[in-house]
Amino acid sequence: MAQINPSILSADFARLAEEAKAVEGADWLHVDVMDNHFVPNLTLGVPIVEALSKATDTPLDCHLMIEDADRWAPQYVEAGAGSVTFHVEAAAAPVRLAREIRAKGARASMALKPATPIEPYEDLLPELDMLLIMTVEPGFGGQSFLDIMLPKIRRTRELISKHGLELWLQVDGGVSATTIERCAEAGADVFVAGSAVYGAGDPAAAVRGLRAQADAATARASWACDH
Ligand SMILES: O=C(CO)[C@@H](O)[C@H](O)COP(=O)(O)O
Ligand SMILES: [Fe+2]
Repeated sequence: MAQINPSILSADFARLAEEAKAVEGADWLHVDVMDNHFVPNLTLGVPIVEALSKATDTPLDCHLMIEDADRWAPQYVEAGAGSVTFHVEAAAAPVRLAREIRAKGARASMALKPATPIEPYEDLLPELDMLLIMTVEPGFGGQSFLDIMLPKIRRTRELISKHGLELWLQVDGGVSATTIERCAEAGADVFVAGSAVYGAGDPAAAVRGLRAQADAATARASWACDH
């Protein structure tokens, strides 16, 4: 079944605990950490992740858009994240970092910006629990989906199948009712949605609607047949 991860970036930051509870029923809560260096925006850090992990039963999917990921990512596991995504562009030693995240008890995930190809990282895939393909330039919510990323999603799904991996394939950026089916058909199975969830009148219903669309599209997709 498709997983839907609402992005708290599109929520009201003055009411984070309530906004987290508004999407209980979602698979994970996506938490965008930005440092104003790796991306031109600043959001939140370890203390807020720690507070959020106590405020909701939904596991936290922390997306770190920060420099020096090797140094900081392990602290997000300690703060209570169930999954920690670092950007390969910001990690000096991605294999060592993925192993450290797993050893500390979280799922290890690696993200690729739109201009970063998947092919150089094929041999790293067994070290990961999830790969995140950015479908916007990281930094802000509410941007338009880059459909030029669909071939990369397809190629990554082929690599996952070729190696027989259990790796989850996440997409993040501009995922909505109009784009989620294309992502699912291309091979994504974890979908981050910020504005499409928190911009809806009923965020929990938006999660259910997106999941139903993704499941229907996956059922039509050829990649899912050999699953
Ligand atoms: O990581 C990011 C942006 O850098 C995302 O997680 C956004 O928060 C997604 O927001 P929408 O594009 O779905 O509004
Ligand atoms: Fe994100």
